[in-house]
Amino acid sequence: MADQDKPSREQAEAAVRTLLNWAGDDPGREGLLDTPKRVVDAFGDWFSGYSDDPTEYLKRTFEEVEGYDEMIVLRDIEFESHCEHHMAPIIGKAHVGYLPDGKVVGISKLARVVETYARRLQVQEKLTAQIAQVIQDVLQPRGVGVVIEASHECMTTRGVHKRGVSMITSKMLGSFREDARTRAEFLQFIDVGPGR
Ligand SMILES: Nc1nc2c(ncn2[C@@H]2O[C@H](COP(=O)(O)OP(=O)(O)OP(=O)(O)O)[C@@H](O)[C@H]2O)c(=O)[nH]1
Ligand SMILES: [Zn+2]
Repeated sequence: MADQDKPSREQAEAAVRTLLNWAGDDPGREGLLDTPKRVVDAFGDWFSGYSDDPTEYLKRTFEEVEGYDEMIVLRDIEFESHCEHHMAPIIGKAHVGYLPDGKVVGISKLARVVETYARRLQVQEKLTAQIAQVIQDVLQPRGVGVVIEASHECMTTRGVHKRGVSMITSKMLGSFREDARTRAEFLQFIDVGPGR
């Protein structure tokens, strides 16, 4: 969205008052007076990923790694996101692996990439694919794998009300997609599932 189309803070707070009213409460009562301000602040936090460019995190790389060319995996990257259908939380973990081609990136940057895309409205498939694709495009490794396991509060606290359900998605690119051994090594490293 272009900046000039962005609603003002006052408009955003007024929208929250409308929703409070619609829910059946009185936005003028004392306990709710500051709620629109808090909700807009919370939106600023949950959706800060729109003003962040994930490619920036991956541009600083290191080449002095003694020719290290084996798989690098960051597993159990916890994240909170929101589904684009209901704006309900998606809470889970991402596992990211890649096979470097000369360049490696600081590991915190992989977690920052996850954070940036998570702090936007998402569907899990898109979140998974976006993380894998930006790593492939910017770092240009021999391959990338991303696996995400998450629970969707739009399924647990409303709608079908199914607790304890996890959704697992994966996106494999390059050698992770083409070479069964690479894929198997990655899946073994991250050891997804409740048993571990
Ligand atoms: N594939 C996928 N589906 C999602 C994700 N997040 C939410 N959904 C689903 O998106 C669907 C939206 O379906 P709709 O029928 O349009 O919405 P709804 O009437 O609120 O559906 P219910 O949740 O079944 O009550 C639901 O089945 C959600 O469970 C996601 O990340 N990936
Ligand atoms: Zn949803």
